[in-house]
Formats: sequence, C-alpha cells, structure tokens
Amino acid sequence: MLTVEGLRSRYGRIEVLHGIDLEVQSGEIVTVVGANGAGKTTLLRCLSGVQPVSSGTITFRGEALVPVPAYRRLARGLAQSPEGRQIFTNLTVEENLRLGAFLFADDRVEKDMDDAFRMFPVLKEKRNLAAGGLSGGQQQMLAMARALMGRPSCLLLDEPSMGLAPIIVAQIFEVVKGIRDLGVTTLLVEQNAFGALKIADRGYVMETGHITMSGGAEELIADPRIREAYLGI
Ligand SMILES: Nc1ncnc2c1ncn2[C@@H]1O[C@H](COP(=O)(O)OP(=O)(O)OP(=O)(O)O)[C@@H](O)[C@H]1O
Repeated sequence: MLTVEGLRSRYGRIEVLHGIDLEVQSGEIVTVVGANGAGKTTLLRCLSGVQPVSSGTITFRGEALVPVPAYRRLARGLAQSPEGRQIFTNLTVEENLRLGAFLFADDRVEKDMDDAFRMFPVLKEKRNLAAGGLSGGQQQMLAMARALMGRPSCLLLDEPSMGLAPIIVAQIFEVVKGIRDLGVTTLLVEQNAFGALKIADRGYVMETGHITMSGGAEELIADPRIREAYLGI
C-alpha cells in the first residue's frame, strides 16, 4: 500500500533522512521505533507532504506521492495524527471532529461521527466541551478520531503515547489495534518501542536518519540488540 524508497530529506543544509526504505502492506500495523531525534517525525512529515523530500520516492496505492501537495494527500486516503496532537483547543470536541471531515459534505459524516463516538465513548460525553479541557489521553483520542473522520485507508500516527501515564498508553495502543480492525492500515512512529512492537505486525528501527533493523514485531522484541537498546531488558 505504501512504499518508501531511498527517501532523503533535509532542514536547510543538514540532511536528517539519509535514504529510508520501508514498506507498509494493506491491513498492517507497521511501527518505526527509535530514539528522540532519530528522524521519525520528519519521515511522517515527508509522507504527509509538509516536509520537502530531496530525493527518493513514495508510492501510495500505486501512485507517486511526492508531487502530490499535502492538502490533496488526505483525499488520496492518507491521514496524519500529528506529533503533539495539534487539536484546536478553543473549539469543541465535535467541531474538531467535523474539521477532520472537511472534505465531505454528505450524510456519511453523521454516521462517521457516531462511529467515532462508539469507538471513543469519552469523546461523546465531552462532545460540546472545549477540546482544551480534555486530559492528554483524551486529546490523543480526539487527534486519532479526527484523523479517522477523513476516511483514510492509511493512518500516520506520530507518538500517540507521548507524555501519557502508562495506564493511558495501554488504552491508546488498544485503540490502535481497534483502528486496524476497522480496516485502516497504520504506520505508527514511537519512542515507546515495546508498546508499539507489541501491537505491530512488523517494525523498523530508525537511528540518526537510517533504518538499521527491520523485521517481524515478535522477532524484533526477541532480538538482544533491541532488548538492550530500546526495551531496557
Ligand atoms: N524544523 C527543524 N529544523 C532543523 N532541524 C530539525 C527540525 N526539526 C527536526 N530537526 C532535526 O532533525 C532531526 C530529526 O528530528 P525528528 O523530529 O524527525 O526526530 P524524531 O525521531 O521524530 O524525534 P522526536 O521523537 O523528538 O520527535 C533531529 O536532529 C532534529 O534536531
């Protein structure tokens, strides 16, 4: 569904992605794990089109994506739940969700909203409240639900566990599994390698702008190098 080949990207003169190759098949949860500053967010920003690519290709559902501007990528089926959630704190929960559906003006928006509230009951309770009043975990749920309102076939999820208590992180990862059950393919970028690999089908390890390891998630969890460097085991 999504293939990245030889992807390079830079901030000014400093290259931060040095030729990334990765693939996500339809229906998978694929995770990219790595330390702070490895380049994971930059990779997702290249995929969603807000960060320029200096060379390499991105193919999504058989189509070259690099020439497609960011605002058209959602219509192609690629949605991002960004780092830091980026919800609109002064708008209500429902208004944030409606913004996720800005491409559509059909009756299905109401059904999608009902589906979102079924998947995230806490958002239903708070639908008329300002999103800024939600807890961190609830804001993360809102960011994911808003991305789903764009009816993506592939969701790019940037560090959903960031800054959340372990019990909330566990809930968030359960929700990501639920998103896969909806038939939405997920590329999950995480510093929480163990949590991400536990729910993923496959994983890639990113270090200073390179992919240094890849494989089945169980295989990566069992690998002594991963256990030492990322799992603290
Ligand atoms: N806007 C920017 N301008 C210059 N350099 C940047 C910018 N954003 C990120 N970088 C640098 O690019 C490198 C990769 O950063 P990136 O945010 O992609 O990493 P990351 O793996 O997502 O880390 P984090 O978990 O902190 O988001 C880092 O060295 C970072 O300092």
